[in-house]
This record gives sequence, structure tokens and C-alpha cells, in this order.
Amino acid sequence: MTGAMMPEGADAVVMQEVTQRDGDEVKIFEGVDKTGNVRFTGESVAKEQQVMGKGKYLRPPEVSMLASLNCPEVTVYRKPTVAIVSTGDELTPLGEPLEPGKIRDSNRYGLYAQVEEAGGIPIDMGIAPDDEVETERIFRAALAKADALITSGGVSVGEHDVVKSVLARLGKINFWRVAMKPGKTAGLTAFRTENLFWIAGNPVSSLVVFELFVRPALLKMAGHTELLASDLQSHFS
Ligand SMILES: Nc1nc2c(c(=O)[nH]1)N[C@H]1C(S)=C(S)[C@@H](COP(=O)(O)OP(=O)(O)OC[C@H]3O[C@@H](n4cnc5c(N)ncnc54)[C@H](O)[C@@H]3O)O[C@H]1N2
Ligand code: MOO
Repeated sequence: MTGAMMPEGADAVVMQEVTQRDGDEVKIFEGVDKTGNVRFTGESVAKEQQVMGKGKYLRPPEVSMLASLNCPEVTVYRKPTVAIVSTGDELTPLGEPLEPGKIRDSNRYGLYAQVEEAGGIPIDMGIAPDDEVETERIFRAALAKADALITSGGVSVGEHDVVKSVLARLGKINFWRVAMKPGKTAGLTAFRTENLFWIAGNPVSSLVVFELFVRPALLKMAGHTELLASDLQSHFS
């Protein structure tokens, strides 16, 4: 009877597999330590012991622990909503035929998956053309419903690279260009309380810049205190 209260006077339990019933008697074939197979009140969590603190990530074990302590509700951070835009007239979404000179848009789908994996809620804002007015309209629409924006492509110095001038109008450019490769054209604009991350169009840049700059920011927005993967922490220290 696993889980039952100990009968009065008993202080250990023998597993029934090592016993044999013989009328009113029980034969026991294996010894058991005093208090063997007994769980005591307060054994896993002592009275007034703190089981988890602020900034703790609620994974399945934490949820199970909260349930065992009869905590049906806890205060949590809201998951950040993150709008994702690909920019460039050459881009073709999935499912459409690829015309000569066109490139399949892969960043938007990769970034979507990265946002989900980092615990955010992605909002797909589609592809913005190489046109300042339309790009600004799409960015503003995105920021009306998201806590952050990630835009890829059009951030270099070419005449079709309209993203930088739109982002300069929208807010304060905190940085643009980082001494790394891939990803050297990464930048960050602050708009009200929202962060706008700009990433080069190169698909490898997109993946790497997200991991280095965007993921830690999203984790911070979601209340996490450990922002860098352990292998990155050791690399930076
Ligand atoms: N004069 C200079 N030219 C370039 C420089 C520089 O410093 N000076 N840096 C180079 C580097 S490094 C990169 S990276 C690119 C970054 O420029 P952009 O962000 O403006 O990138 P795009 O031209 O828009 O795209 C680069 C490449 O990636 C393709 N792309 C764009 N978006 C997507 C997408 N959503 N999915 C898949 N592929 C995408 C795009 O078609 C281009 O082939 O600038 C260099 N030039
Ligand atoms: O340095 Mo560019 O930003 O490859 O990718």
C-alpha cells in the first residue's frame, strides 16, 4: 500500500515481493533497515523553506513542485511578443514559384522558430519591399502590437538598403555595426519601450545575431536572470 499512513507501532516497511504469506503468519526473506521504505512529513521540503525565487524558469519539475505545495496560481512574466519582418524586393515566400533573380525568404521562418524556442510569441509581419514609406508603415504596424521587432536585410550601405534610414527616424540608434563576422551589420534601435533589432540579410548572420543579441534580450524581457548559454558564458569570461 504505497502512500498509505504507517500503522501505529510500525517503523519500517518490507516490500511484499520479499515476503510470503503463510496462514496468519508472514515469512520475510530480506531484512530492512529501521525506517526502511518510510517517508517522513517534511522530508522533501522543510517548513518555511524557500523552494524557488523570483526569476525561476517554470519547467515541468517546478510546475510539479508548485502543485505538490498546493499553489494553483503564481505570478509570472508575460511572454514577449516579437514581430518579424523580412525586407527585400528579391524575396519570395514559401510556396510561391521562384523567379530568376529571386531568393527564397528563409530568415523569417528561422527567426520565427528562434523566437518560439526563446519563449517569445512570434508575429509574422511578412516581407517589406525596398521602399521607405511601405517599410515604415509595416514597422509601425508591427510595433503597435509587439514588444519587440526583428527585421532582417537591407541594413547595409546599398541604395536599396532603406531599413537603416527608417529605423533612424523611428527611434534612437543604440548601435549599428559590430566587430564580428557573420553579423557585422547588426544594429539596435530603441523605440518607446520597444527594442528594434536589425539583422543582416545573410541567413547565417540572421541565425547568429539572434543567438548573441536577441535571445538574451527576450529572456530578460521574460524575467529570466540567466541570459547567456553556459558555453557562451565561459567563452566571454
Ligand atoms: N559596401 C558594403 N557592402 C556590404 C557590406 C559592407 O560592409 N559594405 N557588408 C556585407 C555584409 S557582411 C552583409 S551580411 C550584407 C548585409 O547587408 P543587408 O542586410 O543589406 O543584406 P541584404 O543585401 O538585404 O541581404 C544579404 C543577402 O542575404 C539575402 N537575404 C536577405 N534577406 C533574406 C531572407 N529573409 N532570407 C534569405 N536570404 C535573405 C539577400 O538576398 C542577399 O543575398 O551586406 C554586405 N555588403
Ligand atoms: O558580416 Mo555580414 O553581417 O555576413 O553577415
